[in-house]
Amino acid sequence: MSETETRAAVPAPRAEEKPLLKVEGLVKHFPLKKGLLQRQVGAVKAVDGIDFEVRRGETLGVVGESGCGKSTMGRLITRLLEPSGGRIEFDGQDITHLNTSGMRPLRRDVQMIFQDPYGSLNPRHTIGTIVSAPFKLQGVEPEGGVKKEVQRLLELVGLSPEHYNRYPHEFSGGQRQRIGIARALALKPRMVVADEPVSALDVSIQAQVVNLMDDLQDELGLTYVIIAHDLSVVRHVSDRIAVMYLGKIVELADRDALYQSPMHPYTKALLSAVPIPDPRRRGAKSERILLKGDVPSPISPPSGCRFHTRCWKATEVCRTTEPPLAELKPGQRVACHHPENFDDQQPQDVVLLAAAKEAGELVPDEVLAQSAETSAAVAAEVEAAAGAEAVADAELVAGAEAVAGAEATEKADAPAEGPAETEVAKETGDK
Ligand SMILES: Nc1ncnc2c1ncn2[C@@H]1O[C@H](COP(=O)(O)OP(=O)(O)OP(=O)(O)O)[C@@H](O)[C@H]1O
Repeated sequence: MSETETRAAVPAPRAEEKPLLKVEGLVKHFPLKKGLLQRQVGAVKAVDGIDFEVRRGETLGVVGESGCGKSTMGRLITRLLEPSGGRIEFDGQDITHLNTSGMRPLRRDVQMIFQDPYGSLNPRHTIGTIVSAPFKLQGVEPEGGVKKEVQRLLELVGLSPEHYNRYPHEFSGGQRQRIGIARALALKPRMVVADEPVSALDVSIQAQVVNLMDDLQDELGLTYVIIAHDLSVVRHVSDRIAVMYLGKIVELADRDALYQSPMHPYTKALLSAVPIPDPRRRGAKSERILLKGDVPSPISPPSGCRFHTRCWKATEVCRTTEPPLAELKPGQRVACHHPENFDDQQPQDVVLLAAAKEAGELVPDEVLAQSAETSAAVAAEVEAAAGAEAVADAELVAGAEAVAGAEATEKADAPAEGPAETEVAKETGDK
């Protein structure tokens, strides 16, 4: 299907209620400075042009591997960080560059729950002091007084009001996260951004905290943005899920659509990494895709589609042209030239890149042969190779034709990895 045809297939936007949060072209580049004069020598492109909306009362899950910019995105939309570009609108108001006083009312409406329940609570303060801090900061006097309200909040999150005078060290990780939640809810926010809220907790406790957040959402009509590094946590609570890769959103879809028919190969790889309790999808267990290597450095992300250096479907167009985040199915947006479960967007471009050849080796033959979910491009390769069991071979053969040239360009193109990241951390000392 041509690009024009693809666009034509996209239905007109539905006339829905205005979103609570609207993000357009959001960018955060952390400058990379060197030497005595601290000259800027580059930038960490942590968030590099993302668009999404958060609807009222929904939970938007944001997933992606470590370093892909999720936390930075969370801190941008809560305006704990100043964006380098783009626009953030909260309830119709442009909050992109609001100053401290302009932000004051927003601080009540938007709260954040942090990952580390140990580090985020001041060990020298009592629980009462911690949970009542937002009232003091905002100069708010709740009905019945601060102490009574804090005790109500403690009860709301499943703790005892008697915990008021205790200290954080007297609590378990799960209880501390409940305290963090109570603090976040103190000012009756409308939106809560939770950055890996349960990943520091034991698995048995994770479910309790997730359920608590779910119950509180129903009770208080909250809107959530929940950030997680894999899909196992967000799958149970999200209405929609945004998948991030190297500072970009690569897929954004309703939860069920994303689980049942992921369209971006990266989403598929993330999904294949989580155990599947759903018996209907148990057969899909064999589709385990192991992504090779780490996420490339956000200082010099790969050209074209940023995922092309790790994608088993990558062709020349992926290296040269960045795919737009297009709504290929109603409510499902994906940035991929060769999406899964949909018509290939660049069917003429079939010669695999060298990187794809390597990644392809990790996908078992029988998966490609049996799976009705593989893309039209791979299916064409299968037919050409005359035999389902030869799928991987066919890929290798097709790839081999172009390997000599492509490999050379690939390598020249490959971004600096690991060490560059370490350098950034040292440079900024901020993470
Ligand atoms: N203050 C900063 N200065 C410089 N670089 C930063 C800063 N904060 C984040 N980064 C870099 O931006 C990139 C994205 O980081 P971010 O924490 O947003 O990713 P993440 O997906 O949330 O990862 P994690 O799950 O590990 O926190 C990383 O390369 C990180 O090193």
